Amino acid sequence: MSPHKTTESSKDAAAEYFEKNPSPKALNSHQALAREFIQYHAETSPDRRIVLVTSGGTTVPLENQTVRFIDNFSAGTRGATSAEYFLKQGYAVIFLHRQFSLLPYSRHYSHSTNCFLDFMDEHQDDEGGVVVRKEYQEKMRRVLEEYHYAKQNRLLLLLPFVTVTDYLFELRALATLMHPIGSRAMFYLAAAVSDFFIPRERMDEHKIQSRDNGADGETGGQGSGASRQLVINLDPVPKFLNTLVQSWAPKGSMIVSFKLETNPDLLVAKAEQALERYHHDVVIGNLLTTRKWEVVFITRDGGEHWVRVPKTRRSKSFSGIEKMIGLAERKHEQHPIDLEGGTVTEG
Ligand SMILES: CC(C)(COP(=O)(O)O)[C@@H](O)C(=O)NCCC(=O)N[C@@H](CSSC[C@H](N)C(=O)O)C(=O)O
Repeated sequence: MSPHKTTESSKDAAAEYFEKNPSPKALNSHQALAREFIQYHAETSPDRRIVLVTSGGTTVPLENQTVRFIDNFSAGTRGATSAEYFLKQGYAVIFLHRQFSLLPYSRHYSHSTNCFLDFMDEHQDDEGGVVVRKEYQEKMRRVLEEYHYAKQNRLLLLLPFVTVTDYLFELRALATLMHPIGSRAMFYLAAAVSDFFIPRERMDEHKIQSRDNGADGETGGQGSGASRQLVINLDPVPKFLNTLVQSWAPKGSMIVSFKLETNPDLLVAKAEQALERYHHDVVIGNLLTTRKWEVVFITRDGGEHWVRVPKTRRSKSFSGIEKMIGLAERKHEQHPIDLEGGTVTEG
């Protein structure tokens, strides 16, 4: 199919998707926050680059009054860690993230892996204060300092999504709001976006019953009460990346998407296919099992550059791959193609 035809058909599919699905309740307030955020930086630091980082997995509800949903894998580590790196590099960050997924800074002390309560003691003086244990104070101070700096300078805007429909409406709205930024805008699409969904007209209103007990209100009669199979019929989500590149995103903006695979034999080819299909700037390919210590950059000049964390640094605590991605990104941006193959050494 010729690119032109693909573009038209994916534009039509995207337009139809937005017509048939309701926009998220929070969209207007998010647009107001983003407009104000972009305006603030345009007035106070007109040269500052603004990056939209997407992070976390989107859901596909099975019922309109959602009890069950299909989720896409993502803890939000990639997006949250990369956002911290962008902030360190002087970007302003709009962080479009799955509700309750990891966030920049607080990810270091998330409720599940590194509960902050484990680093504190009640103070032994009569004030009954609480203190951070000595061995954790230095790191926590550094994180707190960066967090406060980002907040005080209004460099980080946190906007949550839940469903794939929320995500697509938000992405379109934010990309459009970023138009005045032009080539200072960047898109870093680390969110794990659903490829399939249930169209609204085919979605059950109420919780799907697990037994055929006639309780669906339609038949009224007594069902057999036997447990039943659930057959789900999903449609493909419109390929929005094309529409983002062709119309939503500001001309000259840098667009980086991630390609997630589990089969190493498919990764590079699928990432190359995405770049050929969508004509954006870079696809960063990663495998589910090795995503924390290796990624591959697929660039428009046909380059395939692996960025790997040295084996000695692959401990659980090392979160440097995103810093190395940022370094490689910067190198590629400033001097396209000079991403020498092999490991990018950490700066
Ligand atoms: C999700 C992870 C693996 C990070 O994991 P955590 O650190 O645990 O958060 C991220 O690195 C990633 O690959 N993100 C992208 C995953 C993804 O869904 N990519 C899509 C492309 S972007 S969605 C684009 C849409 N399908 C279209 O074609 O328009 C794909 O692989 O197909």
